[in-house]
Amino acid sequence: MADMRSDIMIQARNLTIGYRQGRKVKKVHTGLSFALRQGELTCLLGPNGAGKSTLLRTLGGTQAPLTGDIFLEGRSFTTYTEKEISRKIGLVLTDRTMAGGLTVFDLVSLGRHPHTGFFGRLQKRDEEIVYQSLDAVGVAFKAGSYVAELSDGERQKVMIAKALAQECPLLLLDEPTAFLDVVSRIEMMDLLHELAEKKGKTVLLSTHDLEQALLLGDRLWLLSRDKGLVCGATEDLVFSGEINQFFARNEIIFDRKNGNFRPQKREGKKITLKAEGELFFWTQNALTRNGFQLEEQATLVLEACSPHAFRLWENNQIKKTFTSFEQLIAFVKQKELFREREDILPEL
Ligand SMILES: Nc1ncnc2c1ncn2[C@@H]1O[C@H](COP(=O)(O)OP(=O)(O)OP(=O)(O)O)[C@@H](O)[C@H]1O
Repeated sequence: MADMRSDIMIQARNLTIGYRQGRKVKKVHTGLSFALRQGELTCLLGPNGAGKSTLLRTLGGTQAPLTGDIFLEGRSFTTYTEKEISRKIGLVLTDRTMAGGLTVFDLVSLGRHPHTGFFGRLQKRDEEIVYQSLDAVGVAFKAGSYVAELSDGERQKVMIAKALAQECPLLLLDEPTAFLDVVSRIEMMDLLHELAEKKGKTVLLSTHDLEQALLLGDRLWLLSRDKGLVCGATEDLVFSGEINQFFARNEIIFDRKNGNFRPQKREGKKITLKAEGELFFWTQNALTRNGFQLEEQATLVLEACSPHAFRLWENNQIKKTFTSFEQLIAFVKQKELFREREDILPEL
């Protein structure tokens, strides 16, 4: 039975998703249970082939589940008409659009059809919404261009604008930031989070961008072939160790303090780093990249006072000073010397 909690937008219990190929059935996942709440941005993460697109298409109603039912606002999916679904769910998939011959404005206008009817004329209000949607994703200046003439990133933004113009309470997006440049990626995630937070929309998107997901995802869904679906509030998954287990490989570890992954160098020269805040972060970055391992009480101590003042101590004596990261890195790059003569520092 569906959970009747009013803030649950979409819910499934014991869902099997996959493909029917003639008589054969290819199950991608079985026993999936989850709920998406209103006003939250959920990020779906998982390796290639994990089943993210399959799950999004199933939730979007373009692919039927193999078994199990989905409840949309407490009502079984199977009782909805196509038109009703198009008013509830804005679905943005990664498939290349076939709409190359349409202008951007016309394509985004299609997003209004659930409200106007397919042959329905756009009213002034609809046109405003189309422009607002284009503006929200930063491509209003392309309104008159043909879709075929857009760059990959511009086309992606336009497809998202179409879903925004649809004005649905639930947005499902398959890798919406895949083609976007760094700044656009952050802007897009921020926009989607704002839609959830300020307009109460429910947003589920798949992404390979863990950094953005950790920053802006209220909830993470970790999907893998062997473990199925693990759901939780982002920070809970960080502290439970799920994030680490999910992504970590032998030589890659999740650095909980900084929220990122880094290669783990096991046999590095040990060094104690004395620094504060961002200086600590970036000095650590330079040291670990160059094969050092940070330790509390090493004989070698690097004191970072500013990005222009570093002191390297050994046995309580200053051995070397540096006035830039470049100098520091040039020195520590001689790690072969460090290794061969464990007790002696190289002279520059
Ligand atoms: N049309 C299809 N028919 C049969 N199997 C398919 C079809 N589409 C995808 N699959 C299979 O379903 C599995 C999950 O694919 P899916 O595209 O959902 O993964 P994904 O997590 O979105 O991957 P990616 O990160 O690479 O986009 C894969 O094994 C894939 O081969």
